[in-house]
Amino acid sequence: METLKIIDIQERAVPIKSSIRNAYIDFSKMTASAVAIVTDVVKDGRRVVGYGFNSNGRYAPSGLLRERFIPRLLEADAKSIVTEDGSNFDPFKVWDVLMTGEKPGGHGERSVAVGVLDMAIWDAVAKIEGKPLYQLLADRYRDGQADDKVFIYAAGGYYQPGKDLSALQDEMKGYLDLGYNVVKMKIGGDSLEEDVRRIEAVLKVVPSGRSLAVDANGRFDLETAIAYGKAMEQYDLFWYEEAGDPLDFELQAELGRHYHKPMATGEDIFSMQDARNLIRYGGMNPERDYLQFDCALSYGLVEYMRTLNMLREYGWSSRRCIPHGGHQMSLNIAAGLGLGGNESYPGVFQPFGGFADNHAVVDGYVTLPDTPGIGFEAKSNLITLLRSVAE
Ligand SMILES: O=C([O-])CC(=O)C(=O)O
Ligand SMILES: [Mg+2]
Repeated sequence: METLKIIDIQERAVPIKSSIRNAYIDFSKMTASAVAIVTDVVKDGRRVVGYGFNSNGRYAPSGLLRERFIPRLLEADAKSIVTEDGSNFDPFKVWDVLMTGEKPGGHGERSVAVGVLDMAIWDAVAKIEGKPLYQLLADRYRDGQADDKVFIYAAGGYYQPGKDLSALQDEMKGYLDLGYNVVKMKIGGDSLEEDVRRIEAVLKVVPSGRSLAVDANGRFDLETAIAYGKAMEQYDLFWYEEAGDPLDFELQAELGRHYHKPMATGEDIFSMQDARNLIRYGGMNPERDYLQFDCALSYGLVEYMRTLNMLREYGWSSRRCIPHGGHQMSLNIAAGLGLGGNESYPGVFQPFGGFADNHAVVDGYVTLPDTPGIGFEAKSNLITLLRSVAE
């Protein structure tokens, strides 16, 4: 059999800018890298192209991709990146090629560049097998048993010019009308008093505190994190997210001694090693808390599987993972590997946010299409953009 080959890789930085603001940044200049890995495989009369992109929050890593990671993959010997029998690409071998010459630690934003290419490789691998990625993952790692639906929550509630309490309430009511049971809003971008007013306004329009998560985007020092925790404990919220700096594990652990309700963090932790430090030193509770590692920012699914293995060793269930990023890649991982759910951005970060067309949210859950690959072809605004990158 002829060894299958990558014949081209294209990258483009795409704007996903908007007027929204969290406690740390505004999104007026936000971009994402979209990549297309063009293979020499033809399936059903169409060339197999794998697509990938990074989640919001980190800018397009175009320089890293163009100067280091794409050339490394294009220069690799074809046999070094395929399975034993040569019938498909091997994402683990691709990962080793990408990371050749890279020292451990630091991580920086190379983890984003690798995450983008890893997504595109998994898309191609599942297309070549002719299966949706969630089914491929379930077949390989879970005796074929994929979840038939995934819990998702609606993330929004940003600070925005001219947005008053009633606009915030209308936004949240809109998410409930779309079929979501849990919504998320930003905190930490205003005073504690004003944020309490915002939270109480939202609590008037959602069924209970368990229907609302809040996200501080790492803004608080310990004292402020505890003050917010004390003010919010009575609401019994779904979770209190990223209170302090994502790498300040002692802050997280100390906060857990004052705030006794569910907490979440991990979207800005970019490697298995850093995730392990959170688990070792962050005082997170495996019965109560949630982990939000996002493969598209943190070396891809190959690394995410290492993180899931690490979690198992430390007594954490994969069901405690609800990734950040609101993209179809993590949705496939959630269904295929049995995570607890996934983020969703019904209103922001288009066209990357959101899932397949014609798969409405029902009672807080969404189903996945049976399109081969990650399912981008079933999301019309996204596939239009991705195809334009390949051309
Ligand atoms: O505002 C952001 O950077 C996005 C975010 O934290 C989230 O979706 O949890
Ligand atoms: Mg967040």
